[in-house]
Amino acid sequence: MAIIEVSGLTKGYSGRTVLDGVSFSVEEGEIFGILGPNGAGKTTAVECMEGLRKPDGGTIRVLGLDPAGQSRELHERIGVQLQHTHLPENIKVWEALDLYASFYAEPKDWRGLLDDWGLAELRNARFGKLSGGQKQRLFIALALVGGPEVAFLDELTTGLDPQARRATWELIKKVRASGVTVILVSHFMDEVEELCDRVAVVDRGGVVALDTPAGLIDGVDADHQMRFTLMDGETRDPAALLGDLPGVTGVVRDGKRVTVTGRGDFATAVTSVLARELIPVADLRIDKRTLDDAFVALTGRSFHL
Ligand SMILES: Nc1ncnc2c1ncn2[C@@H]1O[C@H](COP(=O)(O)OP(=O)(O)OP(=O)(O)O)[C@@H](O)[C@H]1O
Repeated sequence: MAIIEVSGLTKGYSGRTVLDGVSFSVEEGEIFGILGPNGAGKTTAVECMEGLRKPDGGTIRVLGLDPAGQSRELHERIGVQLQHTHLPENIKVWEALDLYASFYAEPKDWRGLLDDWGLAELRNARFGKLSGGQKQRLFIALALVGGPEVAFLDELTTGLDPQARRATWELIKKVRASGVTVILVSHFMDEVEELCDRVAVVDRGGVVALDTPAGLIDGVDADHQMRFTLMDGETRDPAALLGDLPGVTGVVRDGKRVTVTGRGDFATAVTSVLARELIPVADLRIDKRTLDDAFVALTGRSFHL
């Protein structure tokens, strides 16, 4: 069942169009990723869904509610991740949770959230003294204190070290496992690949692709590469042996190193010929396509701007 429906969303600032007909729907219980280059309008789209910005055109329904006209009802049912700047440095962890609980008519008991998110020992710690990972745990707990059905998490792991990022990923999975639908805005391909059930790629004002991470990667129309090293004294020509196999588009030998490019299941054909011809090879590697490749193929530019 669609829990969020966005149709023909348009939004601009000072006459400059940022979103120009964005449409997608989010199913209940999924982690839905929104991916796009800097300035693509991801935050604008999310803030329209949260009722924090008013769209210029199009329709949005979140849990059946119109965020622009029914924001009060909506805020009781969604969780929005705070940005760092929104908490005073000297507020204590428990005080922040108590304060945010007071914004809801029927909040969760925040004492339980302290345990759930590993914050029990930090309950009296001041926000400014928390590590990056601890702050993120608190932000997730704050987003959940109202017992939301949908949680919006925007750039949650930016600025965290790799270990804290991975720990945060586990928390996001835990949020979904608790039955909350998650909208995740992220800059990180590995994060989106690991966490998201489906991803909308936003670029130049619109959704340029919407699929599972694997579906986006499979959709990339590009060659794979397979590399291996021949044994000393191997004189047979790999191009002659492998060049005509189904799917193979190129074979290049550079000394003992061989690179075979191809599409589809060409690697199976190559490895069977190497086995049949009794050609031992070392360091056999097939380059995996990534979401990065898909992003470049879809938007025409690299994600790491
Ligand atoms: N309140 C505002 N007034 C004017 N322009 C704005 C405003 N908010 C955002 N913009 C502009 O709209 C464009 C989209 O911004 P938005 O923050 O939605 O993009 P984003 O995809 O979330 O970007 P990032 O990945 O950098 O966070 C940007 O060019 C930004 O400068």
